[in-house]
Amino acid sequence: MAALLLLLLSLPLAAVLLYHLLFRLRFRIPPGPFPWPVVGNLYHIKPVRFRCFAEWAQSYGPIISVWFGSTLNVIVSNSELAKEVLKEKDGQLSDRHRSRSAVKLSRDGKDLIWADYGPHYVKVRKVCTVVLFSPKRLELLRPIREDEITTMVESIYNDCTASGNSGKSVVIKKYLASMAFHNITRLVFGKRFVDSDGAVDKQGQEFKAIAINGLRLGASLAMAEHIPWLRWAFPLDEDAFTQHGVRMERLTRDIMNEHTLLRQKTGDAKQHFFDALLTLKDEYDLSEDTIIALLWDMIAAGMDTPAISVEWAMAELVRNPRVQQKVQEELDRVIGQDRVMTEVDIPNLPYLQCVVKEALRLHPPTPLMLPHRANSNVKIGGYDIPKGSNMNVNVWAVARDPAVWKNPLEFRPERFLEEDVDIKGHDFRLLPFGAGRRVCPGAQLGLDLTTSMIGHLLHHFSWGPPKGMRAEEIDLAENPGTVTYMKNPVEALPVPRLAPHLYKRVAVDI
Ligand code: HEM
Repeated sequence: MAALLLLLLSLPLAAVLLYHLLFRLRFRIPPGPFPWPVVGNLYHIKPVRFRCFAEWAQSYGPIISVWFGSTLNVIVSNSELAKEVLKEKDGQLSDRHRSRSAVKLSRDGKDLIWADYGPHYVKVRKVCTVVLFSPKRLELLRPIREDEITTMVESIYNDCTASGNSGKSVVIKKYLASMAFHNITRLVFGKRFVDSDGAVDKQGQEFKAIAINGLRLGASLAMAEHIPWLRWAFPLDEDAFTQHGVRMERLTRDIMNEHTLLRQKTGDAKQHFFDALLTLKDEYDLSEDTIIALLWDMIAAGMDTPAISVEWAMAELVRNPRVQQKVQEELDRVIGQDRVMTEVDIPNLPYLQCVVKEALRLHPPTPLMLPHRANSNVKIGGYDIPKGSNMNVNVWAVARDPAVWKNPLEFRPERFLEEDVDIKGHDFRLLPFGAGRRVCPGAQLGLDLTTSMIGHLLHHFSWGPPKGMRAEEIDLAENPGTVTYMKNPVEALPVPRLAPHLYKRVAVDI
């Protein structure tokens, strides 16, 4: 009896081993740490994945295999391989892997982020490029960004000049998060979710709750996802996903009805994404499901990324007073001390632009980008990448590679004055926005926002470390996750440097 039981138990294990043996004989996959049956390398991976993969690349080379359960993930870590993945073999590597939660949250790829490369993707991507992120629309929406950035500056000023607060440091993230929330909701929905007291109103609170719940659901079951035949033991909480979908749809439809009523009353459409998509619904044959999914994609991908980039940049600027002072000298020379900056000034602020590039080089908010999936067998770096494998570019490691960057760990924006390096996907040494077919469609908006926020923060204030701390003690550790927040949000001491009347919000109602 015992022997029979043993035989029955060993059969699945033998099947797994045989499958792996045949797989290895058929494909010459990239090297990597030894994978255990069933779990693969899941238990070897350290929480901050891009650092762990970069360490492994030191031992196994710039292209490695990492098994998440039974799914093969290939990670490349140098600029030549990044170019092969994102340019030369882009056509075979532009699908997405959708976990069960991503299937639910994206209505099975009816959006942009989770859609495979195909007719639907091409259509919605065109809507993004031609309609949502056209230079004309970004310019028409500029006043919203400037309103929200000046609101942030006013709020920091009020806090640091309030009685009893002199010499007290602030947590920069608090102001950035508020700016990011109001900016994205106005850009996407055309609404500032505040009540008459200036607090976030009921709809805004519902919006925030949905965004947080989406993140929670997206992260759920992450481990079980990688071992398909074990999924029966970890069923999806279908009710939670259904409820989440209902809440998203209810909030979006309420706002949709408000827009329709307003358009009927005033006769004209506004510039924000919601009205733009509603106006072009028929021309581009967009279903309501797709419109709703696209709007929430923009929020998921575009709310925090610029704010995170600014937080990392500010941490580096507090650690590097020389660089901070040099930006301020440029701001004073170009803008002076009698007015506030606007995005129109950015082309005249080359050093500020270098600071943004340097911050995104050292601290890309999505260090492994989003994983791509192979739609057919493909060769990268001479190795086989079987159809269905996931492909990551470790843009964090590429941007710190001593083979292509001099003193890569040094925060030295001047490197970009010495050599003008493109940051939007044309130079494979610097890829914070990715490159190729799936390059970030919001890259220009992200850059405008990041540059403008840093410019305002440095023009209006000098930033030092909190009392009792030395600049070099500012902690640059990362939090684990697809999007890399600072582990310890940076605290700094702001000292106003302009006349008090320049700290007022520049409000617009569009
Ligand atoms: C500093 C700011 C930003 C950075 C560093 C950034 C970076 C990225 C990266 C690395 C990707 C993945 C590319 C790939 O899979 O190959 C991505 C995708 C995406 N980003 Fe951004 N992003 C930023 C801001 C924004 C903003 C402001 C928006 C919109 C409001 C946005 C919308 C998107 C969307 C919709 C995608 C999915 C594209 C696709 O799957 O085809 N991003 N972004």
